[in-house]
Parts: sequence; structure tokens; C-alpha cells
Amino acid sequence: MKDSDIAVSQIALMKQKLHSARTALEEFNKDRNDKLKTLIQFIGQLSLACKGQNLELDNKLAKLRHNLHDFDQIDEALPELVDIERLLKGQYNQTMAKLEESRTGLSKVIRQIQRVNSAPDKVKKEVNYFKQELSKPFHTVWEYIPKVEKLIGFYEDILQLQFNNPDDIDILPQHIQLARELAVKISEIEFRKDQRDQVLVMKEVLLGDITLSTLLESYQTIISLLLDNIAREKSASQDFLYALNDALTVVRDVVNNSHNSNERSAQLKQQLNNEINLRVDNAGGLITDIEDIADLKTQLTVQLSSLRDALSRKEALEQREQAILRNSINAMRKELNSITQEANSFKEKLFEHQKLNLLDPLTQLANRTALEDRMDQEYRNHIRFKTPLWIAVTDIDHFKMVNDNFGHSTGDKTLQVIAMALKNSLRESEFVARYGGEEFVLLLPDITEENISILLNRVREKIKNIPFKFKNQKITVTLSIGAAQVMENETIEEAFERADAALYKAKNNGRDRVVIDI
Ligand SMILES: Nc1nc2c(ncn2[C@@H]2O[C@H](COP(=O)(O)OP(=O)(O)OP(=O)(O)O)[C@@H](O)[C@H]2O)c(=O)[nH]1
Repeated sequence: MKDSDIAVSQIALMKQKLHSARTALEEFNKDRNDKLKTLIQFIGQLSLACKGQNLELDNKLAKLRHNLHDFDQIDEALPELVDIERLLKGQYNQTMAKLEESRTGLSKVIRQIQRVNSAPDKVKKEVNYFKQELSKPFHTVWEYIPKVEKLIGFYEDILQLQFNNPDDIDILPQHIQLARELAVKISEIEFRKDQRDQVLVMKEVLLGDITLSTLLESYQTIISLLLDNIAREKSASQDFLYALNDALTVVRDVVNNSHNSNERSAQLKQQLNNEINLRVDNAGGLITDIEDIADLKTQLTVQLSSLRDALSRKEALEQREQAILRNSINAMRKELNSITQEANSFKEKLFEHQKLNLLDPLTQLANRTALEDRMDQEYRNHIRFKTPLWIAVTDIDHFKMVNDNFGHSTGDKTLQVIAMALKNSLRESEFVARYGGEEFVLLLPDITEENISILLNRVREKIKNIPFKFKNQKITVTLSIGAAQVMENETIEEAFERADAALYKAKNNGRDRVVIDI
């Protein structure tokens, strides 16, 4: 074969190879584009799945989807990818941190559920198992949601049980606090004798292990007892008013009757007086007109007899009048006596109430109302006579410990002893009141600035030296005292505030001391 023929056949072969290579390249390009399109579609779908986690990411992905949609614009999408990659990475870290946070949150909720004593045993067991499960970290949000659902299920079970047995609703610390406060309050109220046993029992219950329903019942009972007392007082005053009204009606009738009979008597008397005058006139006329003595004697005898008759009728009338008057007076006296008795017993009751309203039933010291009255009175004297006036506020130290360690009734007795000791350590002119709880207020007129500290420290020492013995244990009870003198142009309330602030200082400086605000 000639060289030229060889060259031609080689060229033909190369052409053929080139054609095959081009066809292969076209097929490869087509295949690559198909795969790329599939990939782009997939990215589009994936980006939709990420939607809703982060707004910036959503916007970027929307833009990416738009750019990828037109195959020719694919180059424009490339720079966006860097940003999107950064956002996706951040989003991943954030999601993981949030999931960990949520896991801790759920563990807290679990601990709360475990504290619910009334939870059924089945729930308690499941909660324990669930707690172990919860110790493993979550990897996706979808692992988290069923856990939350499970927790809600536990709550549902517990609530369901409590709705079915409302008596078992858990009593919270604030309920117990309310019960204790109610116990203190009812010991400050004076109940009737026949109510006292019931109140004592209630106080014991309130200070013991109480359920919520017992607490509510106690509130209801106390309100009923108080309403009953109010109703009784109302009916006692009503009875008194009715009795007063009846007595006044009787007195009015008596007065009316005696007035009417007086009028009738006055008319009769007038008639009799006229008759007597007429007889006297007639007798006078006879003396001047008749000259014959015998005739005169006869006529005069007739006139005198008529006169005697009229006079005796007048006397009878006057006697009847006096009898009526006496009866009226007696009837009125009787009514007045009975109404005076009623009024006295009502007054006594009022006085008792008034006294009770001013006395603290536990310690028998003056109460807050009485203190306010006395503060007014002492302040007026202080202004009028320019005498010094001190006010001291005192509070027992760590009194809660006495209650907590030895019981509330020991606490009550301690208060009584301290109240008595305070009262006994003051002069007649001085005054002490229970201000509330374990706090007392002293009003001390006529004390000089040099003496106030001596006096109050003496009171403090006196209380400190009381040999209290609880459960065979010797206990020292101390007081903190704050005092202030009423200054010129100052109200007693302002001085009280200063004394209270001084008490606060005494407490803060270590208790068992007197602080005087000068
Ligand atoms: N037994 C009894 N306790 C009372 C009465 N009134 C108040 N308390 C108790 O007095 C205590 C006062 O406690 P806190 O206010 O904490 O004061 P504290 O323990 O005295 O401590 P400090 O005042 O800070 O020294 C509480 O436990 C009250 O329940 C009462 O009439 N009887």
C-alpha cells in the first residue's frame, strides 16, 4: 500500500475515533447534567426540609432554590453556598445546644414530679425508668418531642388521681404557714365559753400535720363561729331595744291615762269649787238678808250641810286623784326598775365586750387598739405638760425556735410569762401592750434620757433571768429593744417608727440588747 493510502486510512480511523470520542463526551455531558439536575432537585428539596429554623437561612435557601432552578444561573449560586454553609454549621451547633438545654429542663420537671408524694406508684416507677432514659443525649428534635409528651402524660395521670380524690391534694408550705397563722389568730380572739373547746381542738389540728381539706374546713368553722357570735350580739341588742320599747309604751300609756284623769278631775274640781263658792255666797246672802234668827239658823244649816257635802266630795276626789297618781307612779317605777336592770345588764355586757376588745386574750395585756388609745392620751399629756415621753418596741429573740423545738403551746406559755414580767417591771403610770405575735410596745412617760437606758436594760435583764425550763432543758429567753423619745414637732407615730428602726438595729447587732435612737 502506498504511503498516501495509509495516511488516508489512518485519517479515516482517527476521524472515526474522534467521532466516537465526541459521542462519548456528549453522552458523558448529558449524564453529568442529568445527575447534576437530580442533585440540584435534591438540594432544593433538602433546603425545603430545613425551612423554619432560622429566618436568614430560609431567605438564603429560597434564593439558592431560585438560582438553581435556572441551570444557566448556577454560577451565580456558587458564592451563596459559602454563606449557607456557615449558617448551616451555626444552626447545627445551636440546635444541639438547645437540645441539651431542653434535656436539662426535662430532668428538672422529672425531679418536680418525683416530689409529688401523692403520685401513684405506677407513675413513680415509670418516672424512674424515664429518668434513666433522659440521661442519654438527644440528637434530633424528634427525639425530644415524644419525651415531652411522655412527661405531660405523667402530669395527666397525677392530676387525674387528684381530681378523683380531692382530699389528697398536696399541702404546700404556704398552706402550712396559713394554718399556723390561723392558729395564732384564733388564740387572739375571745370566743364564747361553749365554743372554746371546739376552738382548742381546732388549734391543735392547725398546728399538727394538716391536710388542705382540714384547713379549708377550719376556715369555714371559724367563720361560722364568728358569724354566730355576731348574730347573738345582734339579737341581744335587739332584745334590749324591744324591752326598752315595751317599757316606754307602758310609761306613755300611764302618762296618757293620768293626764286624761287629771283633766277630768280638774273639771270636777272646778265644778265643786263653783258649788262651794256658791254655798259660801249663799250663806253670806242669808246672813245679810234674813233677820229672823231661827229662820237664818235653818237656812244656814241647809247651806252648811250642802257645803260639807261638796267639801267631802272634793276630798274624795282628791283622794282618788292621789290614788291614781300613786298607782301611776308605782307602775312607772316598776317599769323603770325593770328597764334599769335590763340596761345595767346590757351595759355590763357592753363593758365586758369593750374590755375584751381592748385586751389580748392570750397574755391579758392591752392589745393594739388599747395601745393606740393610750398613745393618743400620752401624747396629749406630753404636749400639754411638756413632759418627756418615750416609746419602746421590743421583740423576743429567736422565738420561732421555742415554737419549733418545744411546741406552740409552750410558745404560748412563754409569751404569757414574759407578758406578766414586763407588766410587773413597770410603774403604774407606764404602759405595756402586746403589739402582735412576739412583739410588745412600752409607753414610758416622765423618764429622763439618762434613765431610759437603765430602765430598759433592767427590763431586758429581768426577762433574761427568768428560769425557763422546757422538756427538762434550761432555756434563756432574751429580748431586743429599740426606743425613741418623742421629739418636738414630732408625732408619736414618727417616734414609733424610729423606735422600730432601733429595734431592727438591736436585732442586727446581735440581739439581747437595747438600742436608743437619739
Ligand atoms: N406560740 C406562739 N407563737 C407565736 C405567736 N405569735 C407569733 N408567734 C411565733 O413567733 C415566731 C416569730 O418568728 P420570727 O418573726 O421569724 O422571729 P424570731 O424567731 O423571733 O427571730 P428574731 O425576731 O429575728 O429574733 C413565729 O414562729 C410565730 O409563729 C403566738 O401567739 N403564740
